[in-house]
Amino acid sequence: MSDDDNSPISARVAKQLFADLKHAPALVLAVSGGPDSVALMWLAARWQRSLAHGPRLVAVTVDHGLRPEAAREARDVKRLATALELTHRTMRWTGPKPKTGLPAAARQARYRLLAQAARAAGATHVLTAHTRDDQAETLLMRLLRGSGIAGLSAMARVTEREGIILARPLLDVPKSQLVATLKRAKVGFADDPTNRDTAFTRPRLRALLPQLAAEGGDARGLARLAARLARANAAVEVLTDGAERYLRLRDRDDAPHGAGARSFEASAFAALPEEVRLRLLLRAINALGHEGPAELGKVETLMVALDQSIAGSARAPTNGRALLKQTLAGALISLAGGRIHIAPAPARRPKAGSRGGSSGGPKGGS
Ligand SMILES: Nc1ncnc2c1ncn2[C@@H]1O[C@H](COP(=O)(O)OP(=O)(O)OP(=O)(O)O)[C@@H](O)[C@H]1O
Repeated sequence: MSDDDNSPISARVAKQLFADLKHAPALVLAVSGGPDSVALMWLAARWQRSLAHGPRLVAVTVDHGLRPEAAREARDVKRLATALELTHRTMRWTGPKPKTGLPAAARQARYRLLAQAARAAGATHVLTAHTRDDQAETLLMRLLRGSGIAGLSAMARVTEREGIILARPLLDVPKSQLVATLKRAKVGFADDPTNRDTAFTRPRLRALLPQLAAEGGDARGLARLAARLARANAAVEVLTDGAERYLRLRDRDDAPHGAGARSFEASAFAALPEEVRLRLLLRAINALGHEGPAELGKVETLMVALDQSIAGSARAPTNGRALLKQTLAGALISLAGGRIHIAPAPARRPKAGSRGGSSGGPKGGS
């Protein structure tokens, strides 16, 4: 990547950015109409024209039904897509809109609709136009929330969602280069005022970035930190894989390993590093629970309770009695007979008439 952050992206550099995608049958380009994604569409179209047998490109715009201008912006994207000889499709979010957590709900709906469009088009990938600046903002947001290493790794270049690969080919590219690319190509784009709406966290943090850059913490440095943490995170994931295998091997054949449950020998589990223990619990709870991903802080609290109970059981015999039994994110975690068991939690009882329902904080521990 050029060190000049205001230079347009050359065809040669674009070829490198999209190199991994050239054998895909079709690609969906997620194009909102803003500068980043319009540049993605323009760059991808130029790249595809340079290939003898490149992937089919389908530009998709999601109209969230939240701003009156959105329909016109989608039509503008369609016009440009047509001029670039690309297919274009507008997907509409028609579901009910929540009063709180609107950006998260809109994002979830958007990815669902993009995956749907990809399946319909026979595309293996959805490409978004996340830039280095977006990466820096994501890191900052998560830093302020106190995320762990996994969260601070920010956005991955490639992830999978609902069987579709989500790729971010512009993740190392500064936004200023995309704007310069469009300027050189004389291509216009939409301005979304929500991006500056300080009612939302991300625009407030975005406004802080120039001050941080003046102190030496620019987007390049923040994105580099995210990449370094992603590297560390990948290493810890490999250690966790190893720990999972080690616990399974110790169990040989005599451990209760139903398909719908996981169980670890408590003393072997307790001897593992804290970060690995935490990830083992997170993996099991997320795989078996039915209430979405568990919050890191809650799993940390659970682990403290487990550690205390395991230490307690080593001091006094328990006669197979459950030392801990608690639900988290729709999973039931218990400690009994020297083993930690994780299984799907039983369905919640209706509120009326239910005493001491099954969800929430620690239930036992004594
Ligand atoms: N309405 C939309 N239609 C199609 N693609 C979109 C739309 N909005 C965003 N995108 C895609 O997602 C990318 C990121 O957009 P933006 O930064 O606004 O998302 P976000 O709300 O911060 O969520 P996230 O970063 O998690 O995707 C855009 O560059 C574009 O590729």
